[in-house]
Amino acid sequence: MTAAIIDGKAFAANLRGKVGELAAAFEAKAGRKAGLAVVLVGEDPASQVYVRSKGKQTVEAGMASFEHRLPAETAEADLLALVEQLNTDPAVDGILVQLPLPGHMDEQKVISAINPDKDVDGFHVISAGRLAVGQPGFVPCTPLGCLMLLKDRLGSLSGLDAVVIGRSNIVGKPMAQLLLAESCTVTIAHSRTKDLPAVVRRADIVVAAVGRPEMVKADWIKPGATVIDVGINRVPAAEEGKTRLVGDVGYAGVMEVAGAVTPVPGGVGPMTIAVLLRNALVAAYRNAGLELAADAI
Ligand SMILES: Nc1nc2c(c(=O)[nH]1)N[C@@H](CN(C=O)c1ccc(C(=O)N[C@@H](CCC(=O)O)C(=O)O)cc1)CN2
Repeated sequence: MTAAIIDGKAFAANLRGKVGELAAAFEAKAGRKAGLAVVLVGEDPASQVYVRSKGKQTVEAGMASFEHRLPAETAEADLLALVEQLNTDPAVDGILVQLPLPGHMDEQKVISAINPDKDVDGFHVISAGRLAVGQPGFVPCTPLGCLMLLKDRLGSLSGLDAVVIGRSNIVGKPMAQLLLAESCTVTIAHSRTKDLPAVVRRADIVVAAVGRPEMVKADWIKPGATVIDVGINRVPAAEEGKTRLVGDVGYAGVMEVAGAVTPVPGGVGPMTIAVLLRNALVAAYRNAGLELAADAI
């Protein structure tokens, strides 16, 4: 059996289209564009690419993009002052500080400085708490994107066994909370999990978010399972001096066993920015006191 390929790139394009329609409706009602501010500190090459894409896609969706680029040696206090300025700017509905931050900065302190009503990354401890208890708030973009792909593929997830490999605050933990809220039986596996292959083999849904190239093997997968690969690992390519992207899942082998798999690139990655735009739009409606139907997007 060859698994179906879950086309995250196409799903993300469709989601961005819906955001665009609702952004136009927002502008007509509010008399201003929904606004997203993105802050980049330093020159990390991958972060520069992501931030550029975020700005471009924000504008393409009909929203206002406010980009702030600060040098790597910026003092933490200056970054906190910028966040505070964005917190009080009525044109800014969502604030995102691109991670990772330079080593001299305390990421948690910076995230905590963002007004939770503008926390479109969903990384603030208040957003995490709201997700944990099922209150409306912002959910981190990558796990929410994974959930959208899963629901599109499987419909109801109720009663399914889900294994999330990885326990980070930005993917593993929120992913587990989202799956629990869909009534899955959820296991969070990690580097200390005993007999990881046996744990993963029980799963109807596998979400791999460990950052280890091609760690999940074909014989770990229950036949027909749905496999979501969050990993984005750059490894040496066959051609001297070149690199290629691989996920946390051994794609070719897993394709022979699973029911459906997200590719890397073109799976979860594009969903991250599409969901960010979705969150920014939801923030705009909330901040303007405008109604947005729960199932609108
Ligand atoms: N503040 C945040 N920082 C970071 C986040 C985040 O959600 N918020 N996530 C990642 C990086 N990221 C967005 O910021 C991101 C990662 C990957 C992609 C993507 O589209 N990937 C492509 C491949 C791109 C490539 O060729 O390198 C894919 O998988 O198809 C988009 C956004 C860390 N920081």
